[in-house]
Amino acid sequence: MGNILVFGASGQLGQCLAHVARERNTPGLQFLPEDQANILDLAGLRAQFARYQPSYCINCAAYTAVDKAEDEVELARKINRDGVANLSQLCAEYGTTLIQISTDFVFAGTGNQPLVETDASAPLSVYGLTKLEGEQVVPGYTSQYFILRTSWLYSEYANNFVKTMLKLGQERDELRVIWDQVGTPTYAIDLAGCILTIIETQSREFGLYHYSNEGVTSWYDFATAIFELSGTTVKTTPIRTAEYPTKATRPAYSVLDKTKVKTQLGVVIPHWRTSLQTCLERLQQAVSAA
Ligand SMILES: NC(=O)C1=CN([C@@H]2O[C@H](COP(=O)(O)OP(=O)(O)OC[C@H]3O[C@@H](n4cnc5c(N)ncnc54)[C@H](OP(=O)(O)O)[C@@H]3O)[C@@H](O)[C@H]2O)C=CC1
Ligand SMILES: Cc1cn([C@H]2C[C@H](O)[C@@H](COP(=O)(O)OP(=O)(O)O[C@H]3O[C@@H](C)C(=O)[C@@H](O)[C@H]3O)O2)c(=O)[nH]c1=O
Repeated sequence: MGNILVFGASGQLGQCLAHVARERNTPGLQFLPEDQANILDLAGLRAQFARYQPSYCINCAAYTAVDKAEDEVELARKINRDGVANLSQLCAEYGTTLIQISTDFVFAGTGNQPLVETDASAPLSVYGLTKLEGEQVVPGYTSQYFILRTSWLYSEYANNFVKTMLKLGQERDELRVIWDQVGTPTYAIDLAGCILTIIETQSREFGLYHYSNEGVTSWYDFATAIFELSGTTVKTTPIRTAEYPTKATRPAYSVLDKTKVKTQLGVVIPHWRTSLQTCLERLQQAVSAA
C-alpha cells in the first residue's frame, strides 16, 4: 500500500485514524510532527512528499472554529482552501491519491430531505464557505481524490459536543440545547474506519461522497441520549436556534444521504446511537483506568 501521509494528525480525526490503524494493524501511516506538516508551507510539504513518495495523503487538517471563523476569514480561507490547494498540487506531482474531509456546513440546510452529493451547496458561514472552496480547488489539480463530507464529529479525542455535554452535565443544573437543528452525529472512529477501508480496498471510485452515521437527530435529542447512555442526571431543555445566539449561522437541516458511499465503496455504517454507546463506554473505561 506504500506510505500514507496524514496531515492534522493531532486533531480529533487524526487521532482517531491512529487509533483505528493500530487496531487494524494498517501499515504505512506517517503521522508527521506538526512543525514538518504545516499545510500552508508548500516547500516543506514538497520535502515530505519527496521523502515518503506517498500513495495516499489524508488531510485531517482544517480551521474548525465555526464561530471564530466569522472574524478570522483570511486565516480560515488560507487553511481550508489554500492548504488543500497545496496538498492537491503535490498529490498531482507525486501520483498520490488525496483523501480530503469536508462538512455538512457547505449546505444551507433549508430543505427536509437527506442531502445527496449533487445537491446545491450554499454555505451560511465562513467556515462552510471556506470548506466548500477547499472542495472546489481539488479537481483543478487532480482527478485522483476522495472528498468525504461528514457531520457532527465526536469521539473520545480532542474537543467535541459529546465531551462538552458530559462536562457541562457535571457542572450545571440545567442545560438548554437547540432542537430545531437536525442532522446526524458521526463517530470519528467510524469515519477513520471508512477512510482506511478506501485505502485497503485500493478503490479507484474517485469523487465526492457523504459519510455520517445512520439515523437522524437534533442537537437536543443527541444531548438527551448522551445523558441517558452515560447515566448523567441533568435537566435538559429544548430551545430554538434563536434562543441560542451564535456568531455563525448553522444549517437547520443537514442530514447526509449515504447511499453513494455504501453502494460504490461497500462501506457498512453503524447507527449513531450504537456508536455513541461505544464512545461513551470507551470514555468511561478511560476514566476507570486513570
Ligand atoms: N469536528 C466536526 O464536527 C467536523 C469536522 N469536519 C471536518 O473533519 C476534518 C477533521 O476535523 P477534526 O479532527 O474534528 O478537527 P480538529 O480541529 O480537531 O483538528 C484539525 C487539526 O488541524 C490542525 N491544523 C490547523 N491548521 C493547520 C495547518 N496549517 N497545517 C497543519 N495542521 C493544521 C489543527 O492544529 P491546531 O489545533 O494546532 O490548530 C488540528 O490539529 C476537518 O476537515 C473538518 O473540517 C467535518 C464535519 C464535522
Ligand atoms: C454547548 C451548547 C451547544 N448548543 C448548540 C450550538 C450548536 O448549534 C450545536 C453544536 O455546537 P458545537 O459548538 O458543539 O458544534 P459546531 O461547531 O456547531 O459543530 C460543527 O462543527 C463543524 C466543524 C462541522 O463541520 C459541523 O458538522 C458541526 O459538527 O449545539 C446548544 O444548543 N447548547 C449548548 O449548551
